[in-house]
Amino acid sequence: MTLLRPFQSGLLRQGAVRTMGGLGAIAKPAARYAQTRSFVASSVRRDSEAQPKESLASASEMHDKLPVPYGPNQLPPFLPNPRNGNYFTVDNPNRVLECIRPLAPNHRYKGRSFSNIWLRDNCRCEQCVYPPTRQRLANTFDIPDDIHALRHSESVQGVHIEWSDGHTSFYEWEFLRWWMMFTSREAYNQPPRYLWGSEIAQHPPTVDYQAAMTTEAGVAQMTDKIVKYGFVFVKNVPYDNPDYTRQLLERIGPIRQTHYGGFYDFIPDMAKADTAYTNYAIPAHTDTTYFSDPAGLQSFHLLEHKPAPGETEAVGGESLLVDGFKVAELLRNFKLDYYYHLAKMPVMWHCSGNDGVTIRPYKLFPVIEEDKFLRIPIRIRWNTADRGVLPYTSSWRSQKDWWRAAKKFDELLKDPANEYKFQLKPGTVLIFNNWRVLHGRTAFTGIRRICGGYINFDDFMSTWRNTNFKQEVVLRDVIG
Ligand SMILES: C[N+](C)(C)CCCC[C@H](N)C(=O)O
Ligand SMILES: O=C(O)CCC(=O)C(=O)O
Repeated sequence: MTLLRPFQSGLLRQGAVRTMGGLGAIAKPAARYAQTRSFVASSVRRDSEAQPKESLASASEMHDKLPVPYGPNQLPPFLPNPRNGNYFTVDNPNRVLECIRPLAPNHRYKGRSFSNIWLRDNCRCEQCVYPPTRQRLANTFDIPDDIHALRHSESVQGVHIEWSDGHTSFYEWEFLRWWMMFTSREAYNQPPRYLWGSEIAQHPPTVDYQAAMTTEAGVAQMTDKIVKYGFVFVKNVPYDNPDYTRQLLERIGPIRQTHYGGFYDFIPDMAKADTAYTNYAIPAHTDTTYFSDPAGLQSFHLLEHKPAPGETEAVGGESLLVDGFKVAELLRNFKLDYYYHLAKMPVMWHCSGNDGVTIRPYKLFPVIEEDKFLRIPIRIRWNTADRGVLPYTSSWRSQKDWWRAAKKFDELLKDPANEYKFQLKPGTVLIFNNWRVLHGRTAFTGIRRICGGYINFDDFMSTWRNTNFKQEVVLRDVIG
């Protein structure tokens, strides 16, 4: 079990941000990230050491034993506490030099300056931001070009500034400190991920239907397991009526409409021009690779698998899941070039089988899309059936390089050590992150009826945030 926990981690308990033994140097991003990962890793070891000595807990058991939930936007461990010796100065009318100097006054990191316009535009007072909707009321473009601070004062909570346009603003230290160090919130709010291979079969992440339908904690757990493992099984779902499945999915977010409809309920009858509507085997793939914004979540609830008329048996249709992030990491470890061929080469994807429907994304997308700062995969696109023509780049070498890398990726996807095979059963709904987890099935006989739906990734992540974290933390993550 690879525990890949980037910057933000549940091990930095809520409100107990630990610095890294005084102050780590404010290093370059990559080094900072490596430094932080080592910090987090050591924390992981520390916490696991704190756990009673047991056999290696399975993913889901480990999940349940992990400390209190992490909070997105939890301040990085190496930032000093703003309540000790930090100060803010206005150095000249053209710039507000904000100095949250580390505790060591001679530390080489001397703070950062923000432009007055940026700071004034980010005023969050009730005149500038309408509280009921959190939308900006102030007109950014009314801010005078020569806006500057006339006076300012510090408090334990933050800094008050009187502006030359007569407006007064207040900025919390947390806000200033974060934007002193970072260029974005999301770069540091990648939730932790537990990469898995076939061993996940021992303890696949599961939640109970009743809890998911009746409590916010149930939705929190359901979405949190999808965030961490890329999928979850919801047990004990009634299957006499597909509507129970639809209602379960709508606990996470609205079901996405596509050319397949909204909530889908399908059998192998070629109702739509896609191999899913046949009884053919389908290798591991992600769905809707041809959308600029592929479906975020996908779900399957097998309602029935019965012999076709005149037949006596209904066999096959075994399901398959593969952790695309795990395989991307294996590819990178195998040959870094291969990883980057799949992360760099733009690829065409299409959906063209249905009359009047010819879908392609607004631009070509690579197989592996990664976060530019953290250098971790954010989305996998992989469907060899729906891949279009590789762009013909000037160097023929890149064509063959991409093909070699893709062939190795395909081999890794099909390595039994990376495959989780299981039989879908009525009463258990599978919900998975289609940006990470690939799915497939073996061929089958008979009539196999499955229902489910797609959910947009952003709707899913909104529900995950709002059911797992306090509102002020979520708001800081999104608008802070
Ligand atoms: C049946 N259901 C609606 C789930 C999808 C069927 C088609 C899926 C296909 N691999 C694609 O990506 O378009
Ligand atoms: O029938 C299945 O188990 C999966 C079908 C499939 O791959 C899909 O709908 O995308």
